[in-house]
This record gives sequence, structure tokens and C-alpha cells, in this order.
Amino acid sequence: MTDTGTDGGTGEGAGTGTGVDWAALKDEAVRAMGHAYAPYSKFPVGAAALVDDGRIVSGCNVENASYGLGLCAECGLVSALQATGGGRLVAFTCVDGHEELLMPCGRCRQLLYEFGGPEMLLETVDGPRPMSEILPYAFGPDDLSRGA
Ligand SMILES: O=c1ccn([C@H]2C[C@H](O)[C@@H](CO)O2)c(=O)[nH]1
Repeated sequence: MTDTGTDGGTGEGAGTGTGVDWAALKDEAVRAMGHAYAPYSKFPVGAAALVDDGRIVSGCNVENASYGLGLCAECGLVSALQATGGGRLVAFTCVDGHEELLMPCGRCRQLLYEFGGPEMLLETVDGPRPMSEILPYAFGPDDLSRGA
């Protein structure tokens, strides 16, 4: 069932019942987006995620004069995750320059899957959805251990 209820003062907003403060995550994604370096696409992106120890990590896109070398916001986020102690991603959101929800590109879905697995919740226009729905039939670390 899609959960679009109000937060009843809990600060959870849409997605109540997930135990995630989605509004706080969005605030952090918007803050990060404000630091984006996107002079070529003019498409700033900010991403933020809740880690299983309660901290929030974020990232922004960083482009390059050699266009193909640009880094998505999610790249910065997973780098920040590792650089600040690691852990598992529990919930994720991403915004564009209009502060509207943005779905991660294909490559970034794979990046997020590495650190959040199939259960990580990702905010969509239809509410929070598990990564298993966003990257179905995913390739991941388990496949490597099976093949080794
Ligand atoms: O999930 C995404 C999709 C796009 N971008 C960035 C890459 C590029 O800098 C700009 C336009 O594609 O948006 C991200 O940061 N994350």
C-alpha cells in the first residue's frame, strides 16, 4: 500500500511508518545540491542518505571540462559514507536544482546497491520504495562470492 499519510508531528512526512525523517534527508540533499559544480550541464544535483548508525551523508555532482569524467552526486555520497566510517545505507533521497525528487541514474543505482542492498529505501514520487524495486534482478556482492 502506498503510504502518503501526514506525519502527525513526527517529522517523518510522506513515508510515515518507515521510521525515516524524510524531510531532514531532503533538507540535507538540498543543502548539498547548493554546492554542486555543474557548469556544463547546469543541472545541479544533491543526494542524502541515512546510515544505519544514524548519521546522514550527502553528496553533490562535480563535473569536469572532460565531460565524461563528471561525478554524480551519488558518487560523492558513497565516498562520504566510507570516508566517515562506513556503514549501511538505510534510506536515500535525491533532488535536482528545483528541489524536486530525482531518480538516480543506472550507474548510481548500482553504486547505492553496493552499500544499501535490496532493502534500502529510496524516495520516489510514489513514496519510499525498496531498492529491490528500483534495481530489480540486481547484480551485487553476493554474485561474486557465489562465483569465487
Ligand atoms: O542520478 C544522477 C543523475 C544525474 N546526475 C548529474 C550528472 C551530471 O552532472 C548532471 C546531468 O546529467 O546530473 C547526478 O548527479 N545524479
